[in-house]
Amino acid sequence: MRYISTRGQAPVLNFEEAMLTGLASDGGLYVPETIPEMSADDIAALAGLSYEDIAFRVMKPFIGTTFTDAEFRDIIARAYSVFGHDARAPLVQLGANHFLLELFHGPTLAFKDFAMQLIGQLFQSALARRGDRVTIVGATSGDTGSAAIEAFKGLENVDVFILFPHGRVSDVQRRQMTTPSESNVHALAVEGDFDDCQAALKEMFADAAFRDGVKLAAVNSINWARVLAQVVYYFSAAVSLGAPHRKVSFTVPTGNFGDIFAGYIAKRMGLPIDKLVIATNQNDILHRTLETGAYTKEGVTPSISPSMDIQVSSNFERALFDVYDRDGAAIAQLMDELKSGSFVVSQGAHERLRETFVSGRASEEETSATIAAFKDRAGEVLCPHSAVGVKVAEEFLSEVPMITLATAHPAKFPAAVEAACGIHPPLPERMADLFERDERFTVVPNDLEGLKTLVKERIA
Ligand SMILES: Cc1ncc(COP(=O)(O)O)c(C=O)c1O
Ligand SMILES: N[C@@H](CCOP(=O)(O)O)C(=O)O
Repeated sequence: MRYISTRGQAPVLNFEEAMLTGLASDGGLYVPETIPEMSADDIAALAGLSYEDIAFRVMKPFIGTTFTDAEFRDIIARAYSVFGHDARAPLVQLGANHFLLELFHGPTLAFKDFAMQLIGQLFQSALARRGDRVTIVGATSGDTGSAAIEAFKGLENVDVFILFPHGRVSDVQRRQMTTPSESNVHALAVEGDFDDCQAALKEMFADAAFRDGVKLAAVNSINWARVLAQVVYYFSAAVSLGAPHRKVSFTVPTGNFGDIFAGYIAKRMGLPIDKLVIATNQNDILHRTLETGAYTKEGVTPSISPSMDIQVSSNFERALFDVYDRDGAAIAQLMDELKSGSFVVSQGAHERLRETFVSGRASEEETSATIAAFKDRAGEVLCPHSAVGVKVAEEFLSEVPMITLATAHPAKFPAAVEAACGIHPPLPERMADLFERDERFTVVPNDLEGLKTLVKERIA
């Protein structure tokens, strides 16, 4: 399996190289050259298998010969052994034909653990074999950072720097990032928003001397391996509701577009997905783009679903690449225009986007009302991100089963949840002392050169 850049100018890589490289040298994102397909029989054969077995069968064609079957099975087993639910990603029924896919049973209580625990193991195996080390820099609006720190803390051949927007993540999210004491963990509170953090990360990759000097690696969903790991739960959920014999739809609370892009890949692989619904909060750039064809930045407004407070939605580039018939030059041109604040997708590309995705938006009031309503109606305490998904999903309910992704545990956002429904969701026992642990982080200005200097000094 070969991986190509969405901007067409970077070297073609194999899986291991694409994983360790992260962002392509032309600023694009790596995608598989071809998407492997699973037949209806292949999909039917997943019924009744463990999450780990489904993960092996779904991901194996993308990995090529990077790991032997035994190594890859072992990596998957280690990754998911730390999850707090035997099913890993259980489905619960919310209402007639509406299901919730609980993706928050991993160690940091968000869907990020599915991919991060896996790539932690993949990195370890690949780096040990190469006798190499890397410096991971990640940008987070709260959940990627804690999941990355959990997966990479204490590893000898990795330093992990996490840039998070100062004052714009929940207290639980911040403490998950700032209380680990391992010396290879560096939590940096940037005076800016998530888009500033992600832009700094991409600029670091664009500086070849810095990138090569520190052996920069990415664990955001710009890394293809992140997206790949997230494809698996679309299969496990759909099969448990009758796929391939029955279609299902998914609604995905969306920010950086990694999670829903994983659903799109599942569909391209042959999973019978009817609708893929993009659910945004008030930072609704993706919903507006689907409606109008114009991708226009308007600045981020902090919300009660802070992990989705994003305007520059990184993985949307991967979707654009496909609807522009994989024309790297056209994508490079759009991304260049975005530097001035907006671009307009061509009519053909817009139509193709609308054939693949539908979208909706939940206001702050609607999000809170949804948390309150579902606590009463279904006895399910939703986190605000999942509530955005549930609210939007309700607009698209039909005779086809709808699966809404519950992307985080409500205990990560207790203030918003309590304000909405009166319940203060407790943290699981294993992190009950989170608020007694010492915090360790550095507040840094939103200044690229300063950040690069800090990274170099810390790893020296
Ligand atoms: C809890 C939660 N929900 C939803 C999202 C949005 O996911 P994505 O960025 O893959 O679109 C995020 C951030 O990624 C998140 O942390
Ligand atoms: N919501 C995310 C933002 C980064 O997304 P990623 O999937 O690209 O890592 C977060 O929690 O950090």
